Amino acid sequence: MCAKLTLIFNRQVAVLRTLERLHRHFRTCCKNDVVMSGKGGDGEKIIDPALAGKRAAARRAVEEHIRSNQVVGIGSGTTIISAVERMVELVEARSLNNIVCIPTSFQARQLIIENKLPLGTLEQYPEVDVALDGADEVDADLNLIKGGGGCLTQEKIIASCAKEFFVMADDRKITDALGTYWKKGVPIEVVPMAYRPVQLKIQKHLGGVVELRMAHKKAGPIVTDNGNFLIDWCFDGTPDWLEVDRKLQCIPGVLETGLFLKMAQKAYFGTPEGNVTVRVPRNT
Ligand SMILES: O=C(CO)[C@H](O)[C@H](O)COP(=O)(O)O
Repeated sequence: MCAKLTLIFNRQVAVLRTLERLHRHFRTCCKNDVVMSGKGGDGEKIIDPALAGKRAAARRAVEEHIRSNQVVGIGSGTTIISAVERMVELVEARSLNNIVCIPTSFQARQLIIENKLPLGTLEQYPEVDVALDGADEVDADLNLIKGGGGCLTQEKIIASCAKEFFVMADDRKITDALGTYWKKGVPIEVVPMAYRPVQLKIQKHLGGVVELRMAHKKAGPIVTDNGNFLIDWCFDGTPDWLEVDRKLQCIPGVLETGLFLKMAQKAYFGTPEGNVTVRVPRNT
């Protein structure tokens, strides 16, 4: 009887240990969904090569540009998560202090709060020292397409208030001409009641195809942090971006475009191996 009980007890202990191991493994995978094949800049294993590149670029941008006593614009998307992670490391190591973070979206705000970084607003700090953000595509003049994550308007406002604006991305996103890599079109935020006429006007005057961006886990369109709709304009050819942006901005109902032209001072591109190249606009 006693031997039988010991056997049952030992089996239960073994099952518990296995469960504990599985739980630990699962937690590590979740925590490090960035940390998967290749190297993330500090020797960790990283599964997704693009995420490894983003992480390396973000860490480098923070190390080169974020200093104590600065007001820092925090972009949106996945790349900024690694930038915030590096900022937290520097704060914990006491190499960075007295910063204020201005979010470009609900997601960025949550990221700042969860990481216990000081949160501020443009109302309190209308002048931003440095803004960091990701991009969907970057050309050789550091013109950007942004807004794949739907946060372009606040991102552009904060970048425009920053003395310096730095972009971080994985190296697939640098191309000679916008639209080569990012095939989903230029995101444009529109006032909901105007989306249909705006869509038709763009197609008529600028060509291409304009789609209303639909939600996946909700019926109907995506609604931005500002309560608006997004349309994505798949354009033809290689337009004169400054002229195109001017025309788009003139259409009543257009709030902002995802064309960030001549705004970035420097861009950091990371490779899956964790190497980073730094670019400045071609004609500077
Ligand atoms: O503009 C954005 C969100 O509106 C993002 O910065 C852009 O989509 C890049 O995202 P990620 O860092 O996830 O690659």
